[in-house]
Amino acid sequence: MITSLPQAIRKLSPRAQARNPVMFVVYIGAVITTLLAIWQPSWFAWAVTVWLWFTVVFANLAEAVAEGRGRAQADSLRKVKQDTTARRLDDKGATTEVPGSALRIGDLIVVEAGEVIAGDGDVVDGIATVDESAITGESAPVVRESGGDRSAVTGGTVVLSDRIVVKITTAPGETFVDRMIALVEGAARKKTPNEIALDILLTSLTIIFLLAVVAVGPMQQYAGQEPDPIKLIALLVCLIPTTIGALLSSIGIAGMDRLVQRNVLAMSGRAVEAAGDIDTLLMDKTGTITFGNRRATELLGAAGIDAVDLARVAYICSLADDTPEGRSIVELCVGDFAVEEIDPATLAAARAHQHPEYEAVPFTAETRMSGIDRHGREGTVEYRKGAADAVARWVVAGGGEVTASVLEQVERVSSGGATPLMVAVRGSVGADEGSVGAKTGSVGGKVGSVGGGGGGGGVPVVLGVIVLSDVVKPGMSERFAQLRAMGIKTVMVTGDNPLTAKAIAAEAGVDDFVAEATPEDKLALIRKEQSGGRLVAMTGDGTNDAPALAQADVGLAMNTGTSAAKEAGNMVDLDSDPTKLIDVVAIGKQLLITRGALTTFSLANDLAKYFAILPALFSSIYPQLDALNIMHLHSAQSAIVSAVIFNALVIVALIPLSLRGVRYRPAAASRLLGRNLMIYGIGGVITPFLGIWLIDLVVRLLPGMG
Ligand SMILES: Nc1ncnc2c1ncn2[C@@H]1O[C@H](COP(=O)(O)OP(=O)(O)OP(=O)(O)O)[C@@H](O)[C@H]1O
Ligand SMILES: [K+]
Ligand SMILES: [Mg+2]
Repeated sequence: MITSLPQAIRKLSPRAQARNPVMFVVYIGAVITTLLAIWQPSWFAWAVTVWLWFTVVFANLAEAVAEGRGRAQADSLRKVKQDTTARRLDDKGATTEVPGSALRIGDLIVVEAGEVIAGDGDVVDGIATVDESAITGESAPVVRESGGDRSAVTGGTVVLSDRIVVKITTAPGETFVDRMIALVEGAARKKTPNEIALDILLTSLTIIFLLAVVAVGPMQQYAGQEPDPIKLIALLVCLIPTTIGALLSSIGIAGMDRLVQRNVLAMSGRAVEAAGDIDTLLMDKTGTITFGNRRATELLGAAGIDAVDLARVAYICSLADDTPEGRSIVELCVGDFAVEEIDPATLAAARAHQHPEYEAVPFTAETRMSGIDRHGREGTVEYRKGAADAVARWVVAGGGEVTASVLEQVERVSSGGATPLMVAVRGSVGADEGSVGAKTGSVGGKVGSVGGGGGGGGVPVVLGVIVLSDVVKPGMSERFAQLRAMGIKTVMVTGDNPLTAKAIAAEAGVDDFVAEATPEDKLALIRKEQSGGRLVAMTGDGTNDAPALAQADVGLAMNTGTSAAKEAGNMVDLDSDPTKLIDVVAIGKQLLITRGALTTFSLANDLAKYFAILPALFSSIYPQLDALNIMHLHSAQSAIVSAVIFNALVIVALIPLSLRGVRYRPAAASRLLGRNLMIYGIGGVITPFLGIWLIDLVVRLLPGMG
């Protein structure tokens, strides 16, 4: 607190004060009593004046201490922000060195092992391990790769191995680290709707008390006593809700800060508050509940087709597929099934969508398929792989059929929690179609005989299933059980098939799941929940999760995800742990509870101050009022000074609580409310009686206290 004092004094400017109506009244009161004390000095006048200024400074101190906690962190982040040079890639493939600050959105930069990534962006080519410890504090390197949901990189982090091409997605000055700095410093802080509502309530109370105190003067005059403006100002300050007025902003800052300590960046205080009231949590599967490095592990040929034949087709399906899944299929086919690769020039051209023969059909979350259209001499052959239901629909639409044995394979793979990709081909794969054609000749023969297709078109044929495996992150079910105890329903929403979804849902211990969901479905599901008056949190990592993340009341994006997801959400978890929402919810609840508790305390305090000050003001006129002086305070002056001192000290005493927060344990909301009303309501009534009585014992020894 001592180190934050200079900052607290600096906040004494009228402009800074005017932002807080309750404390502004105290500030104006202090200015007036100062002038009065200079004009007609007395021990009493100066005692009140000095303590009014203390009150203002203590309120500033609360905010300064809260902000100070983020400042050290901001300093270390600034070191990450040092300007680095970048190697910008032009259309011809040449690189030029430019300062990081000259990078624009859309620029491509090359980063190799040992180099610092100069700006935020998405990996568009290559795979690398990256040291993100400067931002996350986690020393283990992370994998960042193009094509999938682990593509976002953050400026200031260091590439440890390999080479990546990064497409810049944010302008200099608006990067993730810039936003983090603004956030931890509290510079980006705006009042939340809840805070504004409470502010309005406090301001109304202040106005009511102001009118009441203004009315006291004439009442005294009527009774034949000259009103003392200093006493009236002291009365006003004691009655208005200074405690909560002083601590309100530090409670909010501390909440954000607690999230930062847990490696969660909340872009708005509103999201933190919403987290405290969440009813439903939606999560995607891959990369959120599972690790997300889904890899091809097995090939299951359909009846009459052996795995090697399937591998040749799976290879062609995937040669231009830049997703991690696609690359892992190529690796499996080449590594385990010795499929011969096509020549690098053809490969590069196909991937760049520039080869006349191999036309890439990229994966989309809508079609849930990908593949190649191969334009040969005998017409076009369509190679497809994808979610079993999507490919099956494609096959049936083309007049083909999906045999029961393939469906059985799909079911078996799914029930085990893995993802089956069905592989199918339409069109004749002749032996005379060049090198790859020759390799797939044997399959072609079967396709030809089964499908009977010659030339372009023909009937699609299913060749088998690729098994994609992924692993559920450890400890999920315990954490979801905790969420259940907090009264939050967890729902997994995935683009994967219902059987895989069911298996993973059971393993992870979520309450419910929705499978085969498109991005629109995810968005619609959130809207539906919200229309029922429920607050919804969503965690996700993919570009296909972005609309849902934006719509959710709390959108927690995984740091490993794509830039689109991180942009869309209102929180980012640097540890990419979806169960972090438990902490986020607890912090949100704690914030709301703390604010409620201190408001209760602040208002309950008033009662004791009435008993201290009103007799002091009127007992010389109405001696009967002395019966109210139940604390047996020494004199009118000492009673007033003691009340003002108590009013100021209680702010300081509560700063630690406002920063730490009232403890939150999962329990029914009504029980919590009842308990807190007891503690802070009754405590708020009793404490000032004791406090003022004790302070008066000392104050009565001061000069000028009658
Ligand atoms: N490269 C790919 N080529 C073809 N099909 C794919 C590819 N990647 C995924 N799929 C299929 O598309 C489905 C949907 O994938 P997507 O990544 O969009 O899922 P999602 O909606 O993000 O859900 P989750 O991340 O929870 O799995 C996958 O379950 C899989 O069957
Ligand atoms: K007060
Ligand atoms: Mg996903």
